[in-house]
Amino acid sequence: MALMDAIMDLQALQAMPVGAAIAIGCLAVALGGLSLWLIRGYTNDQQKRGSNLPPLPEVPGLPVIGNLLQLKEKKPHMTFTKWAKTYGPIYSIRTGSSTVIVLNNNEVAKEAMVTRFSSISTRKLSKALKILTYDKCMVATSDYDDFHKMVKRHVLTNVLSPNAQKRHRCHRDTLIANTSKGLHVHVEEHPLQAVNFRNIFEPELFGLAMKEAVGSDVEYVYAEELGTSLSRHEIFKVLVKDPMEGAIDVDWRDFFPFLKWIPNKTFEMKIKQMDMRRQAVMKALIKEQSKRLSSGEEMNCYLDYLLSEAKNLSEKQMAMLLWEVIIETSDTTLVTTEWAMYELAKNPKLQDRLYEEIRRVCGSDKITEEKLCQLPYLSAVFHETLRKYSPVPVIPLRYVHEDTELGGYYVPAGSEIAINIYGCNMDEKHWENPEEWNPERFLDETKDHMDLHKTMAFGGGKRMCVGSLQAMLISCTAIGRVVQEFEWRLNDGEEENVDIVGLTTQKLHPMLAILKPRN
Ligand code: HEM
Repeated sequence: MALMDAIMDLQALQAMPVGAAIAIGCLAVALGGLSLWLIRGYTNDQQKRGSNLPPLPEVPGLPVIGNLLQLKEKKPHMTFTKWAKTYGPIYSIRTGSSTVIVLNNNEVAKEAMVTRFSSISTRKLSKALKILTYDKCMVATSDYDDFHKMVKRHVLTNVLSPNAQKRHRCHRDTLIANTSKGLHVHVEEHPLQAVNFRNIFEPELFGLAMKEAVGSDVEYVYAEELGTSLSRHEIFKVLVKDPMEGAIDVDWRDFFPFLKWIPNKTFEMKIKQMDMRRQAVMKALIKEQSKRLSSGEEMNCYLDYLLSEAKNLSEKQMAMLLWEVIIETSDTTLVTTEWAMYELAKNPKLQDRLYEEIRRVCGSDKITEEKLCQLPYLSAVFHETLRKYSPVPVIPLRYVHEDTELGGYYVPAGSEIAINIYGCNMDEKHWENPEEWNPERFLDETKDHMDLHKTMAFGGGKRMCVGSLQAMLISCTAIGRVVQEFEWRLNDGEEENVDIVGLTTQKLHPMLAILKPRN
């Protein structure tokens, strides 16, 4: 997801040193011919090796830079979806010297994620992501190898499997109770003022992430390597905000590996600084929390589990795995819940329908996770939000390591694959009026409404999201509880604020809504 967003960041191209720009300018002219020759070569090669398969449709681009300029907006998923209308559900583009094959409907996406997975199971990371993931040292960014299988088992056993989620239930209940309390305090103190839902929900999600990962929601930590203490807010910035921004930073050399001899010090310094600060804070947290654990304090957390069950991991690997839980818990669930509340506040009739369902099932009791299976409309709200806003719009690039085929086309080894989940979820052949937010489309009585495979939002196959259960439990209970307790109406002018920003589809401007407590 990061690299494809990063592709758009032509700021990086603009921020290029003058000497490098001139060098590239000259090279561009010189390589123009070479590039055309290479494209022709690639097409011929494709036809030669996969002689009985047609060549992939190509989106026309410029010599050398290929389609980079056409992707300058930071929303590649939308450009990809637009191109699918002309070039079909599968086509190839060029980002500098790489060929990327873009998949835009469920059939080809599933083929890549399931049927042809064994040929497409490695990751292609940008320079920024290589540094920030400590070279694929995370469940989500590792290749499908023994390390991946081991660390996935760890995170499932202690944090994300249904049993592990039962053990972390008390933290989710606290999150929901505190979110509700925060909204009540706001309404009592400023009844006429719009509430910024994100300001209340985001710190609660981060608190839950910290409890799951290191055992408690730390208020501050002394980071020896930085020579300073950091408040909770600063810890959040170093562990979540900064890396989320860094992940979409682009080094122009990602697109032109043959120019890697040209230095790009500003970029490298920035990302390395980010990594250094994150490692320093993780190290400090691990030290502090390990002391509490060894003094006999009971903490059901991933750190405790890794210290006793994963002794073969280095200190840095352990820090990365703990950090992974923190960053993954803190972002996508917020994105989904905030967009759901935006749509409900915008559509009073649909909000009323949800409220009536909750009232019928829960009566005057507060909604709990046990009730979710009796609330099909709430589930439909969750799935429709995932469909329309696809929090991970493009799956992190995969790499084709042996010749294969997709959608009836020959796909040579060395290609990169971008699975455009947003495109799949906006496919007019699959979804009627896809631009419309309409939970009713998921209310088919004959289908299991807890089924998490309804949209492509969590990916599919062997790399499907392992955090989907946690995301669903938190997001659905939070939406249910805040609708049960308040009537939501969008603040004036808010309807137009639909821009997104970042690696995931985070709302650019936090949602502002006026709340009226229900009886
Ligand atoms: C609405 C919320 C979420 C969405 C939409 C989402 C989406 C995704 C997607 C699309 C993938 C597949 C990537 C691929 O195929 O390469 C993925 C993988 C993953 N997600 Fe999520 N995710 C969400 C929440 C979470 C949470 C809360 C966690 C953990 C706390 C999490 C942990 C992971 C991990 C570890 C993987 C990698 C699985 C693997 O590679 O085997 N996700 N997620």
